This record gives sequence, C-alpha cells and structure tokens, in this order.
Amino acid sequence: MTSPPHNSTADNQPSDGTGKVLSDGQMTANEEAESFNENKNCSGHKLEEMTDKDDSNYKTGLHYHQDKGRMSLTSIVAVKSPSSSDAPIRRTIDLGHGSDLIYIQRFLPFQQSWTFFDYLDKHIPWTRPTIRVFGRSCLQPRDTCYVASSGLTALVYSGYRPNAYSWDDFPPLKEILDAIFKALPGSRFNSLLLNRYKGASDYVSWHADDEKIYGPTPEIASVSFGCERDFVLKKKKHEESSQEKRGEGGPALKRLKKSSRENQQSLALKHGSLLVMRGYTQRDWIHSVPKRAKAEGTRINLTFRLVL
Ligand SMILES: O=C(O)CCC(=O)C(=O)O
Ligand SMILES: [Fe+2]
Repeated sequence: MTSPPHNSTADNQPSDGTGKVLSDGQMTANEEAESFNENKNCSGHKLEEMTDKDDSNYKTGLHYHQDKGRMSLTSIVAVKSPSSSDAPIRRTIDLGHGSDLIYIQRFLPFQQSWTFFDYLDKHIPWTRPTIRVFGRSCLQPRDTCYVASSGLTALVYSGYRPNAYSWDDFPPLKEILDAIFKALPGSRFNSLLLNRYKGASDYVSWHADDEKIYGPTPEIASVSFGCERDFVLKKKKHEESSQEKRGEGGPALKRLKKSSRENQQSLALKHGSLLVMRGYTQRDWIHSVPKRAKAEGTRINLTFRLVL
C-alpha cells in the first residue's frame, strides 16, 4: 500500500489507525481477532536463531490455529526456486477469488535482519501521531514513519499527513528494497510505511490498504523484524442475504457466524520474513496485528507500496 494502513487521500474515508475503522465501513473489535488466536511468546531474540523445529507447522511455514475448521485457505502451494537450492522457501497461499499471499519466512538472513532492526530502531525518525478517528483525537497505537519518492500524492490518513522522507535519507532501505525486487521480479514500489510496535499493547486494527491511490489490485510487500507478531486476515463480509437483513432467520444467523470463523487466517510473521499481499486481497480481505500479551519485544514492520 502506498498509504499506510491508514492512509487516505482527501477523497477517501478515514481509515483505521487505532484499531476500529475499516476502510470499507466495517468495524470490528480487536478482541474479535484475539478470541481466535492463541498467544505466542515473542521469539525476536537476538542471540539464537529460532530453529524451525519449534514450529509444528513448519511444513507450511505458517502458523495456523489448532482448530482446523477455522482455516479457509483454498490451497497452499510451496514452491522452491528452481534456480538455487539455497533460495529460501517461498509459499504461495491462494485465498481464492483472485486474492493471494506469498510468504518467505527466511527472506533475509537472521543476523543481517538484526542489523537492519538496530539501524531502523535507532535512525528512523519515529513519531506516534495524534490522529482523528470518528471525530475523536487519539494516539496512534504504534510508532510510524513514511518514506516516498518525490512527486507522489501526499499521504493523509485519519487527519494526519506524515512527512514523506526521502529514500536517500536511509540507505539500508534501498538494500531491503533491492532484496524485494530480486524476490519479486517485475514488481514496483515507490513508497514505504514503517511501523514500530514497542510492545504487547501496540497494534494495528482491522483495515484494508485499499485506498484509491494504490489501484484495484495493489501489491504490498511487508518485511518484519524483531518480535514475532500474529498477522490476522479476515474476509470482508458479503452482502447480507435479504432474509438476514430482515432478521428472519435464526439459522441464517448461525450460518453467518460460522462463515465468519471460517474466513479468518493467522500468520506468525517471523524476524526477517517477507509477506506479500496481491490481487484482490485489499478489496476482499481485511487484516490486523492485534495486541498480544506475550509479545513484549519491539517489532518493526515495513510495508512497501506503489502509489499509482
Ligand atoms: O505490521 C504489519 O505487519 C502490518 C502493517 C499494516 O498492515 C500496514 O502498515 O498497513
Ligand atoms: Fe495494512
């Protein structure tokens, strides 16, 4: 996304930055996400690389809930690059109907990722802005910064217009971007939203990065450093059936609830990982990084986007 999760241009609805507003007008409590996610310890420690053996779902590289009934992935395809046996394993996750994700758990080397983390933590001019949501001022529940090529439409979200820093101000960002271009040949990015979650209480609420400036099918590349956090996706609600609208069907309500559970996914985003959202993921799905009591460490996330 070009704009952060919460970026909106003047003609866009304010999107959520505090955990409440959805760009499509839906609103959901973070607790809803937390109710179907188990808490996880922060694994973002520097001394020792996490081995994959402690991830019972290593075969997919994704963290799924115990309750398989909640999974709704249409298919999971693991593809190892034919060009090099050393290439990190890349998984494509088909969410159905033209939406898909790519997840590369070991996108950047472990120690190099800590070097990036330290650089970003120290040198990025982080701010925690006051934003306006539903007419109320509140502190955004995480630190942020914005980097963009010159001449792009300004980012404005929730009444806040971040300063667009230059790529030249932070040379390591170009290294990360180069690595992304190698992994995603043909992709284009000209802006970057950085988020820093300083502990368990920092979060980003349900939203879709579906601002018009990104076009109908934005590709968003998300690189994570530091403390592992859950990234939760939920399918946007369909039009209610006429029966449900009239409130005539108890069974219909049950179907709705069941369907809601089945259309949620959770990925534990590892230190040094890359997640790419593509196709209609922003149109048809919303995502969040909920509060997590045990995620005590700092996490830094970079989302690269293309402003059209
Ligand atoms: O921190 C993350 O993994 C996601 C951040 C996000 O959704 C965004 O910046 O739009
Ligand atoms: Fe987002």
